[in-house]
Amino acid sequence: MIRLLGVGKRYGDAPVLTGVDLEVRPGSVVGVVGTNGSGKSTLLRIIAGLSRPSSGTVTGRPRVGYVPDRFPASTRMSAVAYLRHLGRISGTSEVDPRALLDRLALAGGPNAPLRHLSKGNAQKVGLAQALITEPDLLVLDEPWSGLDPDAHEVLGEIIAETSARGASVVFTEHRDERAHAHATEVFRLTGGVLRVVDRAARVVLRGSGAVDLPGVLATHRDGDHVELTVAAERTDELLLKALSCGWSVVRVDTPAVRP
Ligand SMILES: Nc1ncnc2c1ncn2[C@@H]1O[C@H](COP(=O)(O)OP(=O)(O)OP(=O)(O)O)[C@@H](O)[C@H]1O
Repeated sequence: MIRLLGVGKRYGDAPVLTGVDLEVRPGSVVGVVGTNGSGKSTLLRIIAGLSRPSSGTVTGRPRVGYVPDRFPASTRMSAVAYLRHLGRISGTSEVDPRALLDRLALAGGPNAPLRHLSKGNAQKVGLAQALITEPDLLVLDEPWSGLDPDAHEVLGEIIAETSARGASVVFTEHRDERAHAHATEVFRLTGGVLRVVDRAARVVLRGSGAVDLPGVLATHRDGDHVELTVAAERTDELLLKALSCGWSVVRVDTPAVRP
């Protein structure tokens, strides 16, 4: 559907992406995690066809629905009029914009002028404008940011439905746990390249208090023991932090290295 090979991007002399290889297959949901400034938005703009790579190739021309990290809702048009307009010009006006906005529970209703919307409500319209075109590839830049918990749930459903109809999703996210909850494949963008994050280690700790440790994908408590599923490449970081926070390490099971 879309394939990136050796994609690099520099702004002036500063390289942001140095050699990204990625194949997004139909029905897949790709999560990209990474620290601030690691280049996630840059990568998504290239995937969405809004920015050209400085090197490497991008093949495939899916119909893209793109939600930027901050949707610029600056028009005087109402949300519903704006979406109808987009549906008409993209030739996909069979999607009902009112139903979409109702599902996302847009505060102020579908007739609210876009430029009066709060950040979260503008994000909802941003999501709706990407869906109205029935994209083959949905590109979402930190889509959970700014949304209320009900909208979080709807967003999860929308991602699953998009994948179920054979389209693909690429999203960025800061929290590993959330990325793993929604993606079929998770990658970390680091040093300008993507690395697969699909292996998990199991760590059992003894102690009490909140588990505020890096790389945790899932937590299970049993008395004073807590069993953690941890992104394998972050196990050392987690153990160091756990010990410094007063936890005792009971057991560590690291995944077998695949050939
Ligand atoms: N148009 C631009 N011109 C110059 N530098 C840019 C431009 N866009 C992004 N950058 C720089 O590229 C780097 C990567 O930015 P990008 O927004 O892609 O990172 P990110 O991983 O999405 O960050 P965050 O998690 O904070 O959203 C940053 O150093 C940023 O300052």
